[in-house]
Amino acid sequence: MVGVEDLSYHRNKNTLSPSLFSLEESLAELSSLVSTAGLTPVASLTQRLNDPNPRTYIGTGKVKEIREACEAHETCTVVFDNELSPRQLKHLENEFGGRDLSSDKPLIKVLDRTALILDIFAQRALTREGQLQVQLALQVYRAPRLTKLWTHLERQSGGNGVGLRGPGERQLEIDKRLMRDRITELKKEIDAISSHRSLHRKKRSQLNLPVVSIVGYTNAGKSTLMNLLSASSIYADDLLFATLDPTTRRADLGHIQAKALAAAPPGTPPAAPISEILLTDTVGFIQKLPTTLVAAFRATLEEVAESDVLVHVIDVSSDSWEKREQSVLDTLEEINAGGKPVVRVLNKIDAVPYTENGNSGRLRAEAMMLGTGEDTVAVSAKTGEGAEDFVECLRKALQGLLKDIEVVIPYSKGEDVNAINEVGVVDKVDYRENGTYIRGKVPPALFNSLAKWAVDESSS
Ligand SMILES: Nc1nc2c(ncn2[C@@H]2O[C@H](COP(=O)(O)OP(=O)(O)OP(=O)(O)O)[C@@H](O)[C@H]2O)c(=O)[nH]1
Ligand SMILES: [Mg+2]
Repeated sequence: MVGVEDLSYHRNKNTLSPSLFSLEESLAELSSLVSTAGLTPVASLTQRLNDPNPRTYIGTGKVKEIREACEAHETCTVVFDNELSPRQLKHLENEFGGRDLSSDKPLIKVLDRTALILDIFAQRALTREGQLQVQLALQVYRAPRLTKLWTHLERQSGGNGVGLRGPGERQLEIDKRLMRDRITELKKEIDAISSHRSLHRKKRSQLNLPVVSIVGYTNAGKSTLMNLLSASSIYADDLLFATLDPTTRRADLGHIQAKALAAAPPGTPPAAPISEILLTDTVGFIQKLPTTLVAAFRATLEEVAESDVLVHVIDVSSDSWEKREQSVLDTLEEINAGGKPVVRVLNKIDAVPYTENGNSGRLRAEAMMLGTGEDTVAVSAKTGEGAEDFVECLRKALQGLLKDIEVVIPYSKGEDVNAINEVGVVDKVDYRENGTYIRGKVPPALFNSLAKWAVDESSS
């Protein structure tokens, strides 16, 4: 594994921004990615560069060092934590191990970070849509890399005069067209599945339940939290990108609230009941993931975009948790989901190391929350600790979304009255000649469907 810090941004601040993460943090993450992809990391090398070499990205001394490390470890793959141009990939492969004479395949394969992530995605995608999305992401990744692959033929053609197209150029055009066709085809197929899903969502919205999506950095514990809250059994594992396809479950959090009430000191007034919710588990985010690839995960993006509240799960047992949190917030911003109400969940408090003065993980997480406001809770999705606090925090966030209504609902539309009772808060009820008068608060979706019965008696 090779990590390179490009220091040229110090000279040219406008063109490149430094990464949030240190070289070492980023390499540690690359090591997890490598393991997740099924490879065994054997060595890691770093370089801080003032001027990346256009041919090999790293300096010639480092190239030699890596070649020697490959020989010593009998390695067959070198993974770069940075994005490399196709030309750099090819030169590096030639430098490290050369090519097999019969197949022309490199003896030592060089991958960059994005290619590695795509490889993991390809291994993990289980649904048809997930697989199509990965293929689309692969094409999007390859498209700009196509141009340079045929330049060696270009040079052979000799002369670049008008009308004298070299074989390289022709082949490039054919390849570009094939790729465009494939991208169009994939998008069409994904569109078809997506419109099916949007129909499904429409049906779902008739339930008038608040929609909550669990988002966060990869491996933060999103699926584990989902399983805890909805008593489901989604695949959760100590892998990056264990989840690729979003899953939605109807979750009744009332039982967690009831548990809190039973444990509370006598005389504690019961909290207002939390309604049932629709809870979605989504694909995790990671730093340095090009937005074009994030965009390929449309199912996740659509779910996030249509949520009323986001639950942001943060693994506080990681030393990089703050940077990861920032990286997720940046990604949410990029996909235009930045303005939604967020419940911050500081997860894995059971795994936070004991601090020197003997405080438990729970205390440390609480200390981290000082001054962060009401929207943050500390939990362990694994042990269930803090689940009640989480439910209370989510209830408050959902309550903040409720809109005031004042309606008279005809007696023939009893289902609308039931809907208000189920998911809203009722302040006043009156039985009138023309129907049931209700004043109260309801979630935005129900508010819209009740608009036709609205009356305004606030002035009287
Ligand atoms: N100790 C501890 N481990 C946890 C906790 N929550 C989750 N984990 C572990 O962390 C790992 C990742 O959990 P997941 O729920 O798969 O994480 P995720 O955010 O869904 O990950 P991706 O789908 O890969 O993005 C698993 O090994 C979990 O058992 C927790 O509260 N405490
Ligand atoms: Mg998951």
